[in-house]
Amino acid sequence: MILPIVGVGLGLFLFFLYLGVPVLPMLVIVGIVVAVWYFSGSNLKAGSQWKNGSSHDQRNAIPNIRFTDIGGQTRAKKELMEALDFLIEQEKMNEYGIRPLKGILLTGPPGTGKTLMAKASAHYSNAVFLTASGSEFVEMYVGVGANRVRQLFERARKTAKKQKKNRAVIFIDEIDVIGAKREGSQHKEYDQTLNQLLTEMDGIKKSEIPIFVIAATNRKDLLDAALTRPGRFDRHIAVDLPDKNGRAHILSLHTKGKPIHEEVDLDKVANETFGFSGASLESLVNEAAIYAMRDESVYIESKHFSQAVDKVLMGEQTDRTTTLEDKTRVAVHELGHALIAELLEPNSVAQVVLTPRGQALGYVRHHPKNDRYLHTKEQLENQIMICLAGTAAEETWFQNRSTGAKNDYEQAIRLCKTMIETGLSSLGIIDTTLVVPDELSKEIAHILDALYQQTFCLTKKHHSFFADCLNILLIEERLDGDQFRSLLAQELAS
Ligand SMILES: Nc1ncnc2c1ncn2[C@@H]1O[C@H](COP(=O)(O)OP(=O)(O)OP(=O)(O)O)[C@@H](O)[C@H]1O
Ligand SMILES: [Zn+2]
Repeated sequence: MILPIVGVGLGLFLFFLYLGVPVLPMLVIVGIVVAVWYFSGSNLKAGSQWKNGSSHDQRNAIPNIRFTDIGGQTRAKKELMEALDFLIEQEKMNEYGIRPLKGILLTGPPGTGKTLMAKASAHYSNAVFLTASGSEFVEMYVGVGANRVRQLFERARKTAKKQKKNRAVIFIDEIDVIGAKREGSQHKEYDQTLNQLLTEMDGIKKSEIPIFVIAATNRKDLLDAALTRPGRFDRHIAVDLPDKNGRAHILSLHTKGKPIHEEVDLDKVANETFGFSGASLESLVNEAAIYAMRDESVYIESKHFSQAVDKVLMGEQTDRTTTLEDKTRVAVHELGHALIAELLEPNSVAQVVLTPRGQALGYVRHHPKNDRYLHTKEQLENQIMICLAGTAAEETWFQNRSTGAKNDYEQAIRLCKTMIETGLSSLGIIDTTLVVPDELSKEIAHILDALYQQTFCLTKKHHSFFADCLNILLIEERLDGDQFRSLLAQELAS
């Protein structure tokens, strides 16, 4: 990149010298010309991926990702394939006079497979694939972003012709960077870039190479209406976090070809990973394989998956050493959470762990029986009691509390707010924006006090149970859900 700049600068310098222009103005002119040329877009580093050359050809090749390589997302894949069928069967659409689809917007949290979907779309429709990110169009210099958009579409047409394909898919990730709503007098540059994108999309039907634009965002709420109105990105497909079946499917795809032990139950792993995205599941399988390698184990076993879930959820194990006193307190606190969880929601405890990980000194891992999207008042109250149970156990065992329950309280307060906002508190159905903060905090305190009393009574009743578990937990640093349940069954029978 630097050689052509020096070449151009030197050439201009000699040319002006020949014309007899004085040295100082000449240097200024040469500087400006070189700067404009450098930033004009056609020679930009970020833009170079759309220029000719082997690396870009590689990038524009038809991706080797199929819809069958994407786990879960059944509805999103179906909707996308239907839209692509429109693109493929253009003649049929013309017969019916159907307006061609130009753009699809994929929305959803990070790591759910939006990029994979775009790649699979190009494969499915046998189209060349070009990719760009919204942030690549943002430049300090007005006009550069718009120029890059123009080049991107031009490149798509040229590449399709060169590779003898009759269509192209352009994927623009982070579309919200250029397509966000304008407020006040925001930078003109963004407007020019967005306008250029809309102009190119409007011009798609005239071009002999159909171009299908797929954009992705995690923030659909930010997008300008100009972008989402009919004729632009008028099909919106939600690519959400996978449900349990989706997670099991993604796990099965990512474990293919890996030495998984036959006792590993991927359905169980799927059950324990509520809220994981496809990307976290991919990372989970990778971490499990690393644990197996560290153990010099021939197979990746259940325990490696278990350790990997902990790592993805809680962070890397830390070397923090704790005093026996602190360790005992953490053990009692976690046993409190586990006891109340198991009493209120049987079979929900997956593990009680006493190894420091991330910020936590110990933790209880729960597994939801089913993915839950709606909650009753009773379920929310149970959750709050489980949060408060750590403190209740400390009060029962040590007759005092520690500072270790900050996160528990934050979570309990969040749950109280949910109860209030959803009309499940004693305030009834209310508009929370109209309630004075004092009244809200009184209601939160009221819910917490009542539920704390109930939790405390339960932990006190099973006082002796802590002693049984403590001995094992302090030595083994880990109590499996089934082991915990059998100890609890003995306690309840006595
Ligand atoms: N549904 C899925 N099936 C299989 N693998 C998946 C799935 N979703 C995500 N992954 C894994 O996660 C990685 C990242 O996914 P991808 O880049 O498609 O997510 P994204 O939604 O585009 O994320 P972002 O919004 O952060 O750009 C993939 O390369 C793949 O390994
Ligand atoms: Zn706690």
